[in-house]
Amino acid sequence: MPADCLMYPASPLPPAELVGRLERLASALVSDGSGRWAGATGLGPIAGLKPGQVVVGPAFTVRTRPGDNLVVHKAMDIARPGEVLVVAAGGHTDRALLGGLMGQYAATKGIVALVVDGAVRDRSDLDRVSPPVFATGLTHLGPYKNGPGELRGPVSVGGVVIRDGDLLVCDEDGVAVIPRHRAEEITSAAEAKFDSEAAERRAIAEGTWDRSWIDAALAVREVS
Ligand SMILES: O=C([O-])CC(=O)C(=O)O
Ligand SMILES: [Mg+2]
Repeated sequence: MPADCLMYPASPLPPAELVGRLERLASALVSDGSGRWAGATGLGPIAGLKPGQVVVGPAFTVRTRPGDNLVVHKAMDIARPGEVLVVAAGGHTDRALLGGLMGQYAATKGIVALVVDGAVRDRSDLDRVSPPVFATGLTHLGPYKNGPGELRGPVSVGGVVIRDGDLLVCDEDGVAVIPRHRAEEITSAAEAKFDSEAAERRAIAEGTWDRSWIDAALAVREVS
């Protein structure tokens, strides 16, 4: 008997202009712009990310049984160009959920990144042919393909809830998540942080960076 797979409606795609603004930023700025707790922790770039590259796109959420990638295959078949495939698998790293073949296929579908709360394999192939991959680990052990799973429902990845259509900002520091309904507000705050950091960099170079707040916040007591 076929395995169960619930599928919720696809979310509207974000305006290209918003995606472009976020691509000029970084996951750390987005994190700061949303109160420093927007990140999916424990996921790092594993393959395919170029130095300095920032990948942005709306989440296509996938929930799968740990160690099984049947619904991940289904998601790749129906993903829309520009989406980031987000695979929630409970952070288990005992079996890889995708590898080089699936990475190559994802690239042909226009998927811009693969975010896996679990392990992947075929790292060198992924590096060559896949959109950037963010995951919690690597293992040579391959997945089962039995299901079940869920598509476009809410998922928990690295300690945060990600809903289908939320915006992900993925770079060398990891994966930041912007809830869809707060996209404009958080993007503007991240842009403001970009500008204030530029001013701070100038001050550092000129030797005028304000350090007074440290002694105001700290009582140093010398001991011998
Ligand atoms: O066998 C699988 O499903 C995963 C894999 O290694 C690949 O995509 O190359
Ligand atoms: Mg493989």
